[in-house]
Amino acid sequence: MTGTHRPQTARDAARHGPALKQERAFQTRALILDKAAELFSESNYRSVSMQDVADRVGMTKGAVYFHFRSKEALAAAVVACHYERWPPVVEEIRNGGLSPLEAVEELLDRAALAFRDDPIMQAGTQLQLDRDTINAELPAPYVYWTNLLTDLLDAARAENQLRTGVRPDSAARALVAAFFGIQHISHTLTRHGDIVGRWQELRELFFHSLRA
Ligand SMILES: CCC[C@@H]1OCC(CO)=C1C(=O)O
Repeated sequence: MTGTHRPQTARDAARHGPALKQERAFQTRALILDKAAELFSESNYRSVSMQDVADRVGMTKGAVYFHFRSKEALAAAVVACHYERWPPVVEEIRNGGLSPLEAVEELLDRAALAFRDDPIMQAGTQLQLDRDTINAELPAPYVYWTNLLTDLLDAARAENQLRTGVRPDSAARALVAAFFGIQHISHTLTRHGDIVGRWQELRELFFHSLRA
C-alpha cells in the first residue's frame, strides 16, 4: 500500500484493513519504545514500572502488555534499538563519499549528538549499566561499536590514512573506551549537556594521533 490511501468501500477497507492495522501497531510500538526510553534514561530499570510507561504513553497497562509481554522484553527492545539504528547511519555516511577515517569522525560526531538529544541512546546506555538487574538476554556491551570502528579503521589503514604502527583493533578499543568514558562523565555532571564539547576535545587529540 503506498501513501495514506483511504479505503473507499467495505471491500477496500477489508483489503487495506490489515495493512492499516499493521501500520498503526508499528507506530504504537515505536511510541511505547520512545516513552519507555525516556523513563529508563531519567532513572533506572528497577524504578520504572509498566504502569509508568502506560501513563507516559497515555494508554492502559494492558495495551502496553499487548505490544511487550514484560518489562524485561521492553528493556531488551530498547537496547536492541540502541544498536540497530547505527548500521543505516554508517551506510549513509559511507555513501556520502567520506573516507573511512572521516566516517569514524562523522559517526562519533552523531553519537555525541545522540547522547545529548536521543532518549534511546541514553536509555540503551543506562540499561546496559543496569544489565545485571534485567532478567533478559542483552547483547554484550561495547562489542558492536568496537567491531564497527575496527572495520572502519581497517579500511582507513588499507587507504593509508593511519599513522604507521597504529593497529585498527587497538585503536577501536581505545576509542570506544574513551568515548564511553566521556559520555559517562558528561552524563554524571551535566546529564549529557556538555558531551559535544567533551567529544570535540577527545576527537582533536585522538585523530591527531591516528592520522598518517
Ligand atoms: C560508543 C561508546 C560505547 C557505547 O556507548 C554506550 C554503550 C553502552 O551500551 C555503548 C556500547 O557500545 O555498548
